[in-house]
Parts: sequence; structure tokens; C-alpha cells
Amino acid sequence: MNPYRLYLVTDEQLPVERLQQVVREAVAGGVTLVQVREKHGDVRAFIERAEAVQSVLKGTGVPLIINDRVDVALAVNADGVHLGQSDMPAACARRLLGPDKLLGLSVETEQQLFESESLPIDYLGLSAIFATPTKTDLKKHWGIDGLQQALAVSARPIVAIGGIHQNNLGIIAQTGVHGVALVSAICSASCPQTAARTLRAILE
Ligand SMILES: Cc1ncc(COP(=O)(O)OP(=O)(O)O)c(N)n1
Ligand SMILES: Cc1ncsc1CCOP(=O)(O)O
Ligand SMILES: [Mg+2]
Repeated sequence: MNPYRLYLVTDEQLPVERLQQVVREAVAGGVTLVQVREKHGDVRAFIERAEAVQSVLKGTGVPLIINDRVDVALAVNADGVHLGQSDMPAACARRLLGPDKLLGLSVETEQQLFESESLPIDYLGLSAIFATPTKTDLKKHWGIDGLQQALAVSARPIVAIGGIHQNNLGIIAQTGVHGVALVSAICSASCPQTAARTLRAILE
């Protein structure tokens, strides 16, 4: 099964109980992969929040990915790591994680896309498709044309991320992209389960 189909990236601003509730509901609604993304807290808090999400995912079959930090992923025995361009190099991360963990890499430019082909990674996060208030330090917006071009040249599964919601998911799905990753469309929804179910239905 393609694990990338509907990929939830968590919102660091959620209190931990709401974080757990959102993840529980999102999985019930059809999310296939969950990344814990913490950009501001200390490493101990990151580990605690990762463990809180892991306890919700236990027994669901939905893998847990840690954003940026290989040490946190190793500490909680997560299923994988998502690296950015200024994080640990992919080859180092692969050596530390071993061959079986999922390893994702953000690509923000055509040059990075080209270079990624020789790296020991499992998937690419094409960042960002559209502008989004969730992350503003973005190099570019690939748009639908850029997404189509990346799909045409990459041998790796591609996850589209950035500004994706119910109203533009259809056009993204039509490109045949392997997966979509979302923060606010699920984390800010009043009912994350309904939101995830609706997104999943658009993808099917
Ligand atoms: C699935 C996925 N794709 C891209 C990103 C962005 O990663 P990065 O560029 O390292 O930025 P931060 O998320 O760390 O701010 C992602 N997290 N997940
Ligand atoms: C983490 C990340 N990486 C590129 S865009 C983004 C944020 C996506 O958030 P949203 O789904 O709310 O636009
Ligand atoms: Mg990162």
C-alpha cells in the first residue's frame, strides 16, 4: 500500500491533548502517514510530543515520521524521518537509521530535485506547491506545472505540500502525485475526522 497518500503533518501550536485528538480523528478519517513537526521547543518536549502521538498511532498501522531530527526518531523508535535541506545529510541519516526506516527529503528547487536522485531516500516532499501561512520561509511555489514537471523527471515517490486544501486537492490529485501532505486543512478543522474523510474521498 502507498503510505504517502494522505500525509498529516502536525501543528506545533496544538496543546498535547488536542494534538492527540486531532491525530486520532485524522487516522479514523483515513490519514495514511503522520509526521510530528516541532520547530521551536527543546528536544525533550519534542520527544514527549512524539511519544504522545506514537501512543495514539499504536496498533493503527499508520507510520510515525519525525521532522528534522534523527536523534528524536531514534529515541522514540519512529518509523522514519523527514529531512530539510539544512538538516543532517541524507547519507548520514540513512547510516544512523538503517535501511528499513522511511527517509524523506524536502526539495525546493530544480537543482535539489536533480541532486536528490542519487541520495538514499524513499520519497520527496515537493515544497511548496502553493503559498501558505503555515510556512513562510519558502524558496518557491512549484504550482501545478512545477509539480507535473517534477513527477515527469523523478524516480522517487513525490509528496506535494503547501497550501493544499479541499478546494484545490482535486487538481493536485489529477497530476497522479503519490501523496499530499497537509497541516492546517486537518489540524485547524473543527472536525479533523470529517476533514480527513473528505480529503480522502477527493483523492480516491
Ligand atoms: C512531507 C514534507 N515535505 C516537506 C516538508 C518541509 O520540510 P522543511 O523544508 O525541512 O521545512 P520544515 O517543515 O522543517 O519547516 C515537511 N516537513 N514534510
Ligand atoms: C511544512 C511545510 N513545508 C512546506 S509547506 C509546509 C506547510 C504546509 O502547511 P499547510 O498544509 O497548512 O499549508
Ligand atoms: Mg525541516
